[in-house]
Amino acid sequence: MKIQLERYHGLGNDYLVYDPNKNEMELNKRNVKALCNRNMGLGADGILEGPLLGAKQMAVRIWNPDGSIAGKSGNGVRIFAKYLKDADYVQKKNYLLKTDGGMVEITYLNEVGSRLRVSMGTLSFLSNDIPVIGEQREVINEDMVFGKNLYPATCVSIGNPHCVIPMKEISRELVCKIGEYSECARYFPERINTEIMQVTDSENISIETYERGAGYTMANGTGACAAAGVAYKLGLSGSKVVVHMPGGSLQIEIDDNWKVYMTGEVFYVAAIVLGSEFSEQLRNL
Ligand SMILES: N[C@@H](CCC[C@H](N)C(=O)O)C(=O)O
Repeated sequence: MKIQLERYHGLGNDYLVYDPNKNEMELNKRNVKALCNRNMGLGADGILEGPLLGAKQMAVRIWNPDGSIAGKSGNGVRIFAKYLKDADYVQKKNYLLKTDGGMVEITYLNEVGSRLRVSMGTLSFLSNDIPVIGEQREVINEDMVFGKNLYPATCVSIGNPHCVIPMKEISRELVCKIGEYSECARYFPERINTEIMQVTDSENISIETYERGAGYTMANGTGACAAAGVAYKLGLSGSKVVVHMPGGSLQIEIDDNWKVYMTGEVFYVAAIVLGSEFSEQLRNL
């Protein structure tokens, strides 16, 4: 039986959708890594497996390209919601979608489902929720050493873990230099996503991101929520900001209870049918 995946991207953060209802191969750490390999596979920042049916709500499993499972992905859930519409799984304009990092609420803002608003869940700065080692506390502006340098880090969970570092200037080179050490630093038992953040004014911030299990990416939806939350918590911005990333921007709003709403676009790229030899290789992994 042929294996077919759909390629989408959200602001250059590219995902493959693998629908288990239409394909018989079971995904595992090894075949996910092989599919996401940019030289020897299709290449992607992750795989969205679903819809996983049966439960009350539809569910999606989010794979990182290193074969680990991520709790949540902001670009991932927008992309997956677009797929659910494209493949006629949903007709409603508004519904709940389950991720391993908690429930999100999807709202389509246009007919084709390419512009979406998502209620992403609630931000927590508590060390046990993120997690960060040490006594229970909010992890705000703590000195952390990544490589040989000290950084003021604020950490937060939105269903997946983030470490946000405010800076005067940000760049791809800098986030890669930090991310190489921060991702697996001893502070973070479940590893971490790293964002360096530049605040332009109370309504605009920019981030560069180094993702857990993926490395440098052009945009990160949960990273945008995390950075907006940190900027607001530290009094550097208001509760409603545009988060600018190399791949494009997202609008983020935070309510009085730290619930986060994300609005942005996604784009359908292609349906891909795998060659028989590559399919065979994957089945044997
Ligand atoms: N691209 C994402 C985040 C994906 C998950 C992340 N790598 C993790 O392991 O937590 C996004 O758009 O949020």
